[in-house]
Amino acid sequence: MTQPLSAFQHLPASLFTAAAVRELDQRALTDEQIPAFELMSRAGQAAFGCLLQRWPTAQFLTVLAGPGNNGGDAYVVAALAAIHGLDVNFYTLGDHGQLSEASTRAREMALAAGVEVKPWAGVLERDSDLLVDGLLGTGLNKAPAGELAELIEQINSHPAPVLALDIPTGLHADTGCALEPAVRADLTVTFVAMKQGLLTADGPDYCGDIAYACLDIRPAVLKSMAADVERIGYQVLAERHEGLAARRGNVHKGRYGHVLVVGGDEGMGGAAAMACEAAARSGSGLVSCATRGSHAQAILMRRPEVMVKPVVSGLELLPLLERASVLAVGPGLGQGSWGELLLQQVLQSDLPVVLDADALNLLASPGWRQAFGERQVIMTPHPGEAARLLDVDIRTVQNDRFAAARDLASRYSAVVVLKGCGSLIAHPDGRVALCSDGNAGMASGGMGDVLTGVLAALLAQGMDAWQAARWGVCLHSAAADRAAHENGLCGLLATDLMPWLRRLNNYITH
Ligand SMILES: NC(=O)C1=CN([C@@H]2O[C@H](COP(=O)(O)OP(=O)(O)OC[C@H]3O[C@@H](n4cnc5c(N)ncnc54)[C@H](O)[C@@H]3O)[C@@H](O)[C@H]2O)[C@@H](O)CC1
Ligand SMILES: Nc1ncnc2c1ncn2[C@@H]1O[C@H](COP(=O)(O)OP(=O)(O)O)[C@@H](O)[C@H]1O
Ligand SMILES: [K+]
Repeated sequence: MTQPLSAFQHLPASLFTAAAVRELDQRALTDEQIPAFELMSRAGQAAFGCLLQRWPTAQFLTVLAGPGNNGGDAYVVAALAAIHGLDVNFYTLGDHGQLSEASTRAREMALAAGVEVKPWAGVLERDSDLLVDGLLGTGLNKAPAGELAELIEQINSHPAPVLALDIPTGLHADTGCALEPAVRADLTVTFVAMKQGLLTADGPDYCGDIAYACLDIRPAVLKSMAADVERIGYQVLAERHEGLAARRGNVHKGRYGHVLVVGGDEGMGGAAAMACEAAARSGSGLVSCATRGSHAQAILMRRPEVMVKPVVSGLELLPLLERASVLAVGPGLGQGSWGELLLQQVLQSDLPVVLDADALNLLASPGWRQAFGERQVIMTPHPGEAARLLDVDIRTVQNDRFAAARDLASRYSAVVVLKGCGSLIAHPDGRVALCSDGNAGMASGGMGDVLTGVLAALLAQGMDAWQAARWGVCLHSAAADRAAHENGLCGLLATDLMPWLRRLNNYITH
């Protein structure tokens, strides 16, 4: 079963690019007077400690070392393993005649421990208990090719588990893109600081479990650099009470806002229905739905609390807009003239709004583009919608999700949630948060409609767009993790999240 991302909740909140981690290494060297070889030794020790803990019975190791400092870490691991009495096959790839000073010392350490260092000759023996990937780390600058690619293919088809040092070879530390072929690890021990690419896009699939080793660098040094990205999750935000404030006794429904869901063209009524139910379950005082008349009865049957208004034109929306406090526009809206007319009215209002699905597809069309200025706006594109909004292909979005999210937030002057594995939340001022909760069971129809309803309800209860997006994305992902916990990822339905949304929004975690 794919690892639910919430398994990463113990990891630090600060995420960095590879360049920032190099700068931190440098500060450890200059401010802390930790020599490069000392840092490398600590990296090797941390990794070997994790190895013993995770695979205590492993006896035959194959350790693979590239020509950079990642290879240096591998020499240290091999030396410690040999000293510990394990059998080590050690293979080098690339030119080890030009090693850095630290890696040269690590190599000497391995040789002194009796490790036999051999260039890889094209075959990986099948009898190893464990493979250690020290081929490339944060220095990866192109997709692996030639004998490196061949070795990676052999690692991935080998029956033994894989421990990756710092980052699996081939995974890009900044973007989380696997530059294929890339090593698929079972455990990645990452050093000094968390790289932002470990937790989004391909990152979680290629890293397996992640252990973080700060290498005893003082927290003051680590804090001396602003994080590029903040990792968030339900537990972190709940501990900081970033969710809803407790309700007072003497209140009435008007205090908690009125969400108007606009969507549900012919054949897509369920999308609007799910957004409505999610808004109601996330605490909106009132929920209305402007939709096609053909869906009214079905939505009422499912949720009689929702005020369903059949609309055939944008003008019929006007009185509804007057009564609403927040809009959720897009689920099942379609891209026909009905959806266009409704969206035009919505864009003329200045109510806080969540824009999703076909509202985003329409906004991407020529003549519709606009920046929202002061209005509280959350846009929730999946990578396909983001690609249309940016007028690029989906691969370009996924090749650098951080850049795409930042670009959209700045272009539209809106808070943007770029959905998918490791959802990103971008503020127009450049801040980005990454939600490390969520799971692959969420790749099923309707999940985004539920998120739209959640976010609208949080806006209706007084959060601003940035607060609502942070809490809402974590709430939605954690609800999916809870819902998937008992019966697994496959077959998870969007409506399965409803009871969990309510519980977790009320801080009931059991
Ligand atoms: N003080 C430090 O800098 C520390 C660094 N550490 C380790 O050092 C690593 C970074 O070391 P480096 O900067 O030497 O980088 P790497 O060890 O990742 O290797 C970079 C080398 O590989 C080559 N290369 C990159 N992509 C390639 C490709 N696709 N095919 C073939 N060759 C390729 C580069 O040209 C360069 O020569 C970290 O990931 C971490 O494992 C740790 O020892 C902790 C301390
Ligand atoms: N592999 C995944 N890991 C984590 N979250 C995911 C994954 N796939 C989808 N999700 C989440 O599920 C939701 C899907 O939204 P969307 O694609 O708009 O679905 P729909 O259009 O069917 O409603 C988003 O919140 C997204 O982040
Ligand atoms: K590696």
